[in-house]
Amino acid sequence: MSEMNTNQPAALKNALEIKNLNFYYGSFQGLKNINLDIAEKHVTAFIGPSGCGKSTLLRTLNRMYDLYPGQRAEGEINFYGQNILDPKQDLNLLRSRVGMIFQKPTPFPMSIYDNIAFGVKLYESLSRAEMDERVEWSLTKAALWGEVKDKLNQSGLSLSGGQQQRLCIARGVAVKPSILLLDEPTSALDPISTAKVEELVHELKKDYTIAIVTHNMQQAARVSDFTAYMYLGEMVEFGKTDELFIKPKRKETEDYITGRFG
Ligand SMILES: Nc1ncnc2c1ncn2[C@@H]1O[C@H](COP(=O)(O)OP(=O)(O)OP(=O)(O)O)[C@@H](O)[C@H]1O
Repeated sequence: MSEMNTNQPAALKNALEIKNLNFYYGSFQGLKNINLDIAEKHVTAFIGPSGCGKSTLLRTLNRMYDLYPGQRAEGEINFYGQNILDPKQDLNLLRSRVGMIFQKPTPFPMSIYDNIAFGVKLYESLSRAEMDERVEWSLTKAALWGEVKDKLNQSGLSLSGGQQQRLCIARGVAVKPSILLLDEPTSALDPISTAKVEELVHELKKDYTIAIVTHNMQQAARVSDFTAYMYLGEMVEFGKTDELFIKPKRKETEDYITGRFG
């Protein structure tokens, strides 16, 4: 199952190159020999049935798993040539470069303004005017500025679910990372908010490299340039989204995307 179908034009630059990646939850192996390149300023989607390892793979990309004892990764994840699995990797620096947005919107219990400013202050010391500018910039990037500009002092928790998720995206963007990891970012949202977040992903890829986990195959087809189909911890097929959906190379992929899986 480890055959690779990258088909990437030579001109693409890779932000991440994953080589022989294995991941363990204690004695359970969650990822099996994953090899995958993630192209800069493109969207790469991870799809596959529940439990196949999509979130596990995403969480290795900023070493989120490091917070949990017993979880470990082996292999290489080269981020512009530097292996982030190196024990000497500075994790704060890594997480400022590789931001993550979760399935459930998780604003901090503080004002909309401070939701953004909090993360920025961890990495930069800005004047009040510069911070104001950064808050407006990131909320504009997240297509939320118009809706919140007159209530920046209100709690982030007072926003609707879809607005909260865009606030979380603004928070992620505000520290100017190079990569954004989105773990099923729309699964808790209504169709209108989902469409907004999808549009946003499309906009954000002009400046950011994006990896997105989604259960929704139409969403993967709509928003991504490359798609990886995973099953039981393995990378079954990886390729350009159009090709993978129109003409998958492997029968397992075809069965999954045509709904014949299981
Ligand atoms: N903390 C954990 N401890 C032990 N096993 C885990 C843990 N988290 C996930 N797993 C196992 O690792 C495998 C991959 O899980 P993962 O959450 O990455 O799958 P997924 O493809 O994202 O699934 P879903 O679509 O349901 O979110 C599963 O078999 C899961 O049971």
